[in-house]
Amino acid sequence: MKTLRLFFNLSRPFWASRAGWPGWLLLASIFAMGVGIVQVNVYINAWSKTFYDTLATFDGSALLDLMGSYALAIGALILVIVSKNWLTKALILRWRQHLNDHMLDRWLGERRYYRLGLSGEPDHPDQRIAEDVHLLTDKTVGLVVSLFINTLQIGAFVSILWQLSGTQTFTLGDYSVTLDGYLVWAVVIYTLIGTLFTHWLGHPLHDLNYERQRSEAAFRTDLLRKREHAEQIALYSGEHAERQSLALRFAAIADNWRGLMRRELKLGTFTVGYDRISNIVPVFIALPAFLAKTITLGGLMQIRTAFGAVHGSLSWLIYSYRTLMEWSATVQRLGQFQQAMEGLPAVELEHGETLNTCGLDVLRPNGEPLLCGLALHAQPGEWLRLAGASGLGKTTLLRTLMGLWPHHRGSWQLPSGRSLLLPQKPYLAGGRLDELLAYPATQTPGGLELIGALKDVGLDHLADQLDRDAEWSRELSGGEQQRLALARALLYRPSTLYLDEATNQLDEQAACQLLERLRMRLPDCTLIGVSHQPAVQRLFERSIDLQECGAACRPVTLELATA
Ligand SMILES: Nc1ncnc2c1ncn2[C@@H]1O[C@H](COP(=O)(O)OP(=O)(O)OP(=O)(O)O)[C@@H](O)[C@H]1O
Repeated sequence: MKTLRLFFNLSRPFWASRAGWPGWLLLASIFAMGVGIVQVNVYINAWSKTFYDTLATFDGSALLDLMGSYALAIGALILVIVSKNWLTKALILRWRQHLNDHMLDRWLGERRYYRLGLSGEPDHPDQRIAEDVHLLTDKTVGLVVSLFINTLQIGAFVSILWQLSGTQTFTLGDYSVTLDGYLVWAVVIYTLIGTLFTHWLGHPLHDLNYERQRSEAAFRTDLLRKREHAEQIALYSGEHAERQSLALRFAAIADNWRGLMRRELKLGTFTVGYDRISNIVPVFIALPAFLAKTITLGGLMQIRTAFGAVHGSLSWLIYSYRTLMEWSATVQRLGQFQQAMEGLPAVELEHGETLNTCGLDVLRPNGEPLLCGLALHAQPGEWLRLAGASGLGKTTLLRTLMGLWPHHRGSWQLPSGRSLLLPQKPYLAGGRLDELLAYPATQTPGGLELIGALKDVGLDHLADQLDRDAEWSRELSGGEQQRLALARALLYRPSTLYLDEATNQLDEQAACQLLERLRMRLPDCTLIGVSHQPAVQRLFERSIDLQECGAACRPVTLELATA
């Protein structure tokens, strides 16, 4: 029930929207192909009776005609199956595209990608978006289409099987029972027993599949992290420690795989045997009627195919069990992700003339207070420095003002317009230098503006490399990266700029020159900064020591223990 509820929540955005109409159309066409497949199967079933009866009469020319009509039927079957598969793939792509967009909009909207990470849940959003969205759409469409065709097939072949069964009387000692459609009852009971056994043997597959997706994602993320921090690892010569952590991650995958193997062995032993026996069971059941000469060889063969068709369709659950377990694990992972995103409260930042905080408390994630009753005020264009001991909460306060840190009480107001925070280590994705400079704007400014910004921050030597695609975070020194981040601020022109030790890799003289240039280029920008560089500190018009103003909830002193 819970899985179905999660599934409906995940499906609604596509199937209940205007974008879903082409999807419904595709689904209807796939169902129409399904009807075609069942009709050809019914035809082949009737054909098999005629064929085997003609075989018994050794009528060569009639057999040749029958083979011709069989070839036509198979040709039609190929056509409808291929069209159904093509339409199915088109539907999967359409739904996946929509769900992918929906998930990305949600995840990137209101900075959920960051805020979700703060609460530590749910794990591996990358895997949920990249893989689970694909699995969900692919498996759902596959299961729904096969369920539809199998249901049709049951409807078509049950009536054939019922007619073929006729009325039979069974005697057991003194008792005798007369049954209509005994073959139908036999196939229902036979399949029901098979289904119950399958569920009993296979239900642990749900948890194993959930864990498989999680452990595979953990291994992949760990590998990616090594690549991202390759230089730091190389500097530490940390290969052995890294190898060990990867070995542990892979051991979890192998453990889970062994669990899956054991479970699938049990399930497979049953389903493979059950599948094989099912081919011959209808012949055994109808044998007394054949021996009593109440049915012909053709009739026996027709019973076998009709019984096989009804049994095959009724066994949909048995043969789809593994897929269903993978599907339910996928629904659970994606559904949890969607719920977690929807559960985050909306971020509404208040904007006004000036920057003000009123009785603002900043808390740790566990609710413990970090800064209490903070009352800050900054005029438009004012430069305000936040001071205080390391670990006091300066960075966390900046995150709070930006609307990133959810653990706070009280209110604040920001100057209207855009805000930008430059941390110590700028984010430089790989790509063209001009796009990197324009970040976070998506429109790249003209070449002259970009070159002007590069000159302002002393990166003139990069002016002829604007269109070069490279791993800039590896090529540029720490100081150059900080210069590039300041160039970004010049181009982005925020009305509030937060600098969190954003020049600490530059010498003080260069840092001061750059900040002076920033003040000249962005005279109306309110700047809230944290810096441990004395020369830089002097550039600020006002400093607030968070400890001295009584905002620190508890004094922070980090002392080295005496030897
Ligand atoms: N994501 C987080 N989860 C839990 N605790 C956190 C998180 N981020 C920061 N903290 C804690 O909040 C406290 C304040 O950290 P913060 O980085 O704001 O200090 P700071 O004053 O900027 O220090 P520094 O001057 O050394 O950069 C620290 O004890 C830190 O461990």
